This record gives sequence, structure tokens and C-alpha cells, in this order.
Amino acid sequence: MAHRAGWLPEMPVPSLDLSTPSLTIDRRRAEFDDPAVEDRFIHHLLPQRNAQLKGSLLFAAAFYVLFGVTDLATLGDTNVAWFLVGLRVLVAGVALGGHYAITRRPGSVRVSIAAACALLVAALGVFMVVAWFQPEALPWNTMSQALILMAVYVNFPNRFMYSVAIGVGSSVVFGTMLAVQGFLKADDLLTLVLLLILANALGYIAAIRFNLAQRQQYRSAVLERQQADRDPLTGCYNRRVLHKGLLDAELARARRYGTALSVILCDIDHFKRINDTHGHTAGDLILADFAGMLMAMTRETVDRVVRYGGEEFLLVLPETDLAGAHALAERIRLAFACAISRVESGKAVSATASFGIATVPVMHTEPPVSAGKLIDAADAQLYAAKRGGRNAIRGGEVEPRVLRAGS
Ligand SMILES: Nc1nc2c(ncn2[C@@H]2O[C@H](COP(=O)(O)OP(=O)(O)OP(=O)(O)O)[C@@H](O)[C@H]2O)c(=O)[nH]1
Repeated sequence: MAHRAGWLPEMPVPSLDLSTPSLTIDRRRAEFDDPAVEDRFIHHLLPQRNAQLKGSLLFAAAFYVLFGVTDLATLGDTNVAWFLVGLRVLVAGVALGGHYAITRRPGSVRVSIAAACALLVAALGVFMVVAWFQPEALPWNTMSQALILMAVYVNFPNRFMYSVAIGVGSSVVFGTMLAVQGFLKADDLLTLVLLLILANALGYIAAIRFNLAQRQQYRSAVLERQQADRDPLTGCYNRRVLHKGLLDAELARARRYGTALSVILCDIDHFKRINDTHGHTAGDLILADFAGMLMAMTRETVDRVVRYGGEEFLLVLPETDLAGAHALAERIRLAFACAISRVESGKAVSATASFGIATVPVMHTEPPVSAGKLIDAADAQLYAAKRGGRNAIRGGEVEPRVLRAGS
């Protein structure tokens, strides 16, 4: 296998690193480290989460009112019983209010989380009051509390940390109530407290596994998408991104903000001869080295390097006028001409490249221009550079009306 030689002069060659640090997951919080990624993830899942949450809210409203029957059965037709039924109706109101708020603002993560938290806090608070007034039913109510904890951890989509806080907090209050009421023998009390701890532990494990699995799945989908847009040999974008409208989007942005935009089409000179002389593997190595240089010398998050054809690359340079594009092309031309790649046989191979630039000047008042025509204009300049002897740069500004889409 050919090994990559260092550049002459030394050039940082970025590898295709798909384990983007921003996609790392904080396993304790069960969230992405990067708040922006977490935000995108939550918004991506929001319709699904809201559908689940709305179902759980309706279920909670019906369930709470229905169980008012048990208050009447246990306490009879008393004021306390009706007070508890009233509290249950209040919880149903909170649930229905949450349901209404989510329906009104389906795109709001805050509303969704607030609806889940409000219902859980209200439901657990009322449950404590109900349990307080029915001390003889404490063992049954402890089991109910354990079941409600499952809903807290699993059924109500929420921030993992909030689920844990609500689950543990309510269990501490409930455990304290068991102890304070003093109805239970010490061994029964211990059993019920252990039951609550077990319910929390199981809920915690289920919730953290679920939250992590969802994020891992999302990360795999993002990485897969990134990979599908990349050329495996060079790590540059492939033509798919152009078909997906990369250049059209940049042209539209340049038009909106009234900025210039340049594209450079560059092509390694006599590449066929390199392949024929040193072999295809050596050709691949030089291609990868050239692409690495293009990526290293352009702005990482602004410019785009696309493998346009076999040994042909397209640079998309937003907010770049002709002089800026020419200066960049000259830096790349010189660096590549001076660099060597050490191929498998140990030989040092060097090559040159030619560059064609097409610049659309500031164009906010002009009609939209065609991405294809802009690339054609750069191709014509590249052809002129090749005809002019190669290892050269040609370029020019193009009138937006010449590039007008559909003309
Ligand atoms: N090693 C390698 N060669 C490739 C790859 N893709 C295309 N090629 C070769 O690149 C060569 C391009 O040759 P030409 O189009 O004749 O261009 P050229 O020899 O560079 O000549 P000029 O562009 O006119 O300077 C062809 O021989 C292709 O087979 C690739 O991925 N790896």
C-alpha cells in the first residue's frame, strides 16, 4: 500500500473524521454534549413525542377521575372523599390543559416539557394527599406509587434529568409519609421503601437506555447521511450535494445578502499520464493528497470542496469576489506544484493543476442565476487554462443576466 508522504511544504491534511465531537453523548445526562445538536434532535422527535405525550395526558386525566371511585368506596360519602375527588378533577384539568397547550403550540419543546412536568407534579402531589387520608391502604398505595413511577420514567416523554428528579423526589416524600404516619411495622416499612427504591432503579435504567438508544440511532442516521454525501477516496463532498441543491442554495443566499460568490473548477494536469506511469494506486494517492490540500486551504465551515469528476474538483466559495478566488487558486496552484507524494514504489511524484474561476458579482437586484450555467462558465475558464499550457489560472466575472436560470 502506498503511504501518504508529508507535504513539501508541510500541509495539514484533514482526514474524513465522521466521529464529529459535537455528536458525542453525555451518558449521565442521556443528552448530546452539544446543546445545538440536542436541540435539533428534540425538535426532530417532537411530533412523535407530542403524540405519545398527548395520549398519556388523556389517559392520566381519565385514570385519575375514574379512581375517585376508590376514594368514595374507602371514605364513604364524606367531605374528605369529595375533596379528594375534587383534587383528582384538578389533575384531570392540568392534563387536559397540557393537551390543549401542546395542540396549540406543537412546535414548542418548552410547552411539551412543561405539560409533562406540570401533570406529573400535580398527579403525584394529589396522590400523596389521597394516600395521606387513607393510611390503612398504604401498602396498596405504595404499589400504586411504584406503578406511577414507571409512567414518570417511561410513559411521559421528558428531559431525562427531570424524570429522575420527579421520580426520586416523589419517592422521598412518599417514603417520609410512610414513616411519619407510623401505621406500619418496621419490617413492612422496610419492604415498602425497598419497593420504591426498586421501582426507581428499574425506571431509571429503562429511561436511560431508551434515551441513549434514541440518540445513538439519531447519531447513526446523521453519520450515514454525512457519509452518503462524501466521496470515499478523497473525503470531499460528492456530486450528490450539487444535485441536492448546494450551489443553488449558496447562490440564493448570495443574492439575498447582496454578496459575491465564486466557484473554481480545478483539474490535475496530465493525470492520465500519472496513472499510466506510476499506476492507478499512485494516481489515487495523488488525488487524495490534492483533495486534502483543497480542504486544508479553504474555509472549513464556509467553503465547499466537491469532487466533481475523476480528477476534477469544484470549490464553492461564498462571499468571495474574483480577486479573492484568484488569490486562493494561486496559493493552491503553487502549493500543489511544490508538493510531492511518495507513492508505493517509494518514488516521489509531483503534479500540477489548472484552475478555472467564475465569479458572480454582488447581485441582489438581479434575477436568480443557474448553478449549472455558473459551473459551465468555470469549465470554459478551466479549458482556457489547459489550452494556455496548464499549471495556470483563468477566470472572470460573469454577468448575472448571462447566467439567468432558464435563459
Ligand atoms: N487513479 C485514478 N484515476 C482516475 C480516477 N478517476 C479518473 N481517473 C483517471 O483520470 C484520467 C483523466 O484523464 P484525462 O481526462 O485525459 O485528463 P488528463 O490526463 O488529466 O489531461 P488534462 O486534464 O488535459 O491535463 C483518466 O485516465 C481517468 O481514468 C480515480 O479515481 N483514480
